[in-house]
Amino acid sequence: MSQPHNIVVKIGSSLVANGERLTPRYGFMQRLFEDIDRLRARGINVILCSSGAVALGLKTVGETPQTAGVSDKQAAAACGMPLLLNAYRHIGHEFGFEIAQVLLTLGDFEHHRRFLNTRNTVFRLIEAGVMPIVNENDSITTEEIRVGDNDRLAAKVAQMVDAKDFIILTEVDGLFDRHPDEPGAKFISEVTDVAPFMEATKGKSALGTGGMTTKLMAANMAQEAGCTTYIAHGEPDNPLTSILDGERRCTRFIAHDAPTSGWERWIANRLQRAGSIAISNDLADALSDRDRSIMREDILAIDGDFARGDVLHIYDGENVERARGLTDFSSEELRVLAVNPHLEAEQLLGYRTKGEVVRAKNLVMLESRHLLWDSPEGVEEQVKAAG
Ligand SMILES: Nc1ncnc2c1ncn2[C@@H]1O[C@H](COP(=O)(O)OP(=O)(O)O)[C@@H](O)[C@H]1O
Ligand SMILES: N[C@@H](CCC(=O)OP(=O)(O)O)C(=O)O
Repeated sequence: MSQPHNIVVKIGSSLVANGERLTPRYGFMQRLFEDIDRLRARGINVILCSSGAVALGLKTVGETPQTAGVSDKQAAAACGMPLLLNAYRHIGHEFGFEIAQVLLTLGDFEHHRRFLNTRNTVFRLIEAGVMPIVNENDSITTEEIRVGDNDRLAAKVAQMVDAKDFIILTEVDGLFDRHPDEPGAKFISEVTDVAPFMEATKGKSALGTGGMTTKLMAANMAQEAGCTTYIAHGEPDNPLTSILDGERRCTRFIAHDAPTSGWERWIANRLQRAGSIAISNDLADALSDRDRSIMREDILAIDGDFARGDVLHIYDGENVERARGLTDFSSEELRVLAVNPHLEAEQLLGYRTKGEVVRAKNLVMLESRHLLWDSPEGVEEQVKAAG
């Protein structure tokens, strides 16, 4: 059986909400759904990730984008979410299909079991011909447990459903080599490696959250998952098919080849760092042969409070991130093992273990075009002290 063709479409707030009146932009939604209907007729499953709940709910709580604080936005999201979904539902009915709401938070992506559970729900909706509309559950999320922007949230959904294409619709034509309002800004039509452009992405629109920075991070995650990503303006007619059919200007991010397994993609693409360890450069080089686990005696530094089963960011002796992997020990256990190198692990922890911190099958080496995370100060200091 051939692979289903899934695409994830992310819609920015300024497309669904009028910037001054903070009311729904029905005309845009209509044009979008007309085009989604075209894609559905081609046998393509669309998963929508729509922002706009906060913007549409601000008036109800007596706030504006300029005055609203965190709790105002959380309350606004609760007011705006039904307005947004109701608008989509009515328009969906005009085209003869149903929509469903899927509200997620960070843990639904970062914990593997919850990730798989969410995936099953999304697949079941698609099977029933219902279009999932995903958003973050802003009303209940605090800083520590939120993704914080729908660009990366949508990229995780793209990875989750093995999307072939990921389209980010916004209020600019795509990526420029500097802020588009700056004189001489040059349009970038194709990107393989996002890293050189990260510096050129400061600023965002009045209703936007993450600006171009989170869009590039999102594009990189999707590229890593073997998914072609597009950033484009949302206003033109046929906003989606015109991109997929190559008929208009947009920035295309080429999918990296040889997509890894779902398990490896889940390990490699993180929204939050649970913890970090450092190992020697020699070991980091040797890990590439895929059979080598990281043992307790290999650890040069430990940072963060993490639990068994969390994904660690793994740095070499020069503080360059080289790999990510699932830990078999909590940070507390690992620190006990580290300060008592001459005692058996069983004696220290009370259970039998081979002392494998990250097993080879739970380890993913990162390529240089993967967006690497800077090493936390805690790791740098410990490596410096050790060396
Ligand atoms: N290098 C860049 N290229 C394009 N846009 C950029 C760049 N740097 C910053 N931006 C800003 O990013 C904005 C889009 O992000 P954002 O406001 O978050 O939109 P959305 O609400 O659609 O997510 C653009 O309006 C633009 O002002
Ligand atoms: N979850 C929020 C949107 C967060 C967000 O990323 O906004 P945007 O940058 O406009 O895509 C909402 O529904 O208002």
